[in-house]
Amino acid sequence: MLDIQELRKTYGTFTALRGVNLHARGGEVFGLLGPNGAGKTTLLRIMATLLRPDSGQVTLAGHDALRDPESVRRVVGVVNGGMGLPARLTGREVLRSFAALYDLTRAQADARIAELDERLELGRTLDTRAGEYSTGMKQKVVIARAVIHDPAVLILDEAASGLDIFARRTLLDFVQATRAPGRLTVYSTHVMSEAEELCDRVAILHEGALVTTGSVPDILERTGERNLERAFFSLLRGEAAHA
Ligand SMILES: Nc1ncnc2c1ncn2[C@@H]1O[C@H](COP(=O)(O)OP(=O)(O)OP(=O)(O)O)[C@@H](O)[C@H]1O
Repeated sequence: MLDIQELRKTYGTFTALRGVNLHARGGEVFGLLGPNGAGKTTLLRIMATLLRPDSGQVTLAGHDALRDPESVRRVVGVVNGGMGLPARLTGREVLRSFAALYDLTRAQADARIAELDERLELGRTLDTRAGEYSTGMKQKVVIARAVIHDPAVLILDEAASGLDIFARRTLLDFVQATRAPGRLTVYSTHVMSEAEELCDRVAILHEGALVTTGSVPDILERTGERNLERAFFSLLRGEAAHA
C-alpha cells in the first residue's frame, strides 16, 4: 500500500531525510513518531505529493508519487497544520466544493456529508461560517474535507494537536472506524498514548533516519520498557550514544 525506498531530501545544505525505507500495508494505522525536526512533516509532504524529494521512490496504492502525482492525489487525503478554510463559507459549502473537485455529484456529496456528520459529529459546524469556528470545529471540517472522496490512504500530520479531549476522542474513534482492508492511515503524532491506542505499527524517525519500525508490543519487548513513551526515550538515548 505504501512503499518508500531510499528517500532523501535536503533543504540547501541541511539533510532532512537521509535514505528512508518504509513499508505499510492496507488495513493498518501506521504511526510516524519522532522529536521536533525529525523529518516527519517532510516525509508526509513527500507522500502527499506536496514536496519533491532529491532522490528515492514513493509508491502509494500502486501509484508512483514522483512520476504520477495526479493519480496519487486522487487516492490520498491529507491533514496538516497549514490548512486554512475560506472564512465566508460554511462547512457544508466547503465540503460540497471539495466534493465537486473530485467529481462527486451533488447527491453523492450530500450523502457523504451526512455520513461524515455522523462520524465526526459535525453538527452545527456544517451551517456555520468557517470564520466563526473554534479550533476544534475548524479541525473537524479540515478532516472531513480531507476524506470527502473516501481516500484509500489518509495522511494525518499532528491532526489532534489543538483539539480538546472531546474532539480528540472523536478523531481517534474516526481513525479506528476507518481502518479496513485496502485502506491505510499514516498518523504522525508527538503523543505516545495516541500511537499506542491507534497504531498497528509505528516508525520512529530521528534526525532524518529511521531508528526502528514495528508493532508497539514488538518495540516494548525489544526495549524492555513498559510503555511506548519510555521505549521512545530509550531508543533515542541509544541513538545519541551511537552518534
Ligand atoms: N523549507 C525548509 N527550509 C529549510 N529547512 C527546513 C524546511 N522545512 C523543514 N526544514 C528543516 O528540516 C528538518 C525536518 O523538519 P520537519 O518539519 O520535517 O520535522 P518534523 O519531524 O515534522 O518536526 P515537528 O515535530 O517539529 O513538526 C527540521 O530541522 C527543519 O528545520
